[in-house]
Amino acid sequence: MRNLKQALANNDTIVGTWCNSGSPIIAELLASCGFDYVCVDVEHSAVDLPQTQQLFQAITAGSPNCAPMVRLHGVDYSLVKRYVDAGARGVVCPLITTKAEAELLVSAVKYPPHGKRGVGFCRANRFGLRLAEEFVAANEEVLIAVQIEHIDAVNNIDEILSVPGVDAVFIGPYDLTASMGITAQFEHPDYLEARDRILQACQKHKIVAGIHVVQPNTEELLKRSAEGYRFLAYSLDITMLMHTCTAGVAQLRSFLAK
Ligand SMILES: C[C@H](O)CC(=O)C(=O)O
Repeated sequence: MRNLKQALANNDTIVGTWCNSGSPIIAELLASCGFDYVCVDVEHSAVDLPQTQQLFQAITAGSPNCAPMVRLHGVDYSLVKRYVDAGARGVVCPLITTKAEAELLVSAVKYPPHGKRGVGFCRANRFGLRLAEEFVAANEEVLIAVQIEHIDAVNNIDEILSVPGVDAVFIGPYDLTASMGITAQFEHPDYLEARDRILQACQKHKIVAGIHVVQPNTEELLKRSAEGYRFLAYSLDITMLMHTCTAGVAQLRSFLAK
């Protein structure tokens, strides 16, 4: 199984994509494309926990070198552990704006002594067969990313990144710009300044910086990589499909109209 934290510790850049469709076939396909991870989005989709578990199975079937991740609904102690139990090797938690929220997230994901995750027989520990190994491995291997997507979070970034156990930041460009009153204006100087502040704080706290380039634009993603982001997200399944279909239909229609 791909160990994302190990890859990041080795100074590698990891690149993945997101799955919002809830389709196991799409999840398996994405995993077989060579991504380091596929992140199932349960915040902005109709995908629930049993589906997520099946999507994780599909991701691993697609490639054992692709790690299953989840973008959680939020910091809910009783729910977070169920997604990790289902097999998430990384979590992205939306809308973290305070140190207390980051602490709660870490305590929900990690077993004692670093957190308060309960021990249960589940898919992550092979239904109890690997319980002891997983108890140790999970604390080491499960990547914990806080999503920084509100200007309040940018203002509290030093406190948030001082929380032990936070491995990475993941910028949500749409929500961050929305919180600043400049929704989706990705060249706006205020957004660029906020991004700089986040990147500088990551460098100061030795936390990996990540970002989502939502449209399937490899040039844009490579620019972020050159700036120092090492946890990259290339688009999402529904957006890639929409992008390809609308472009194809437009091209066909323009020829057919001639
Ligand atoms: C596609 C994701 O929802 C990205 C995100 O969270 C954002 O705010 O941007």
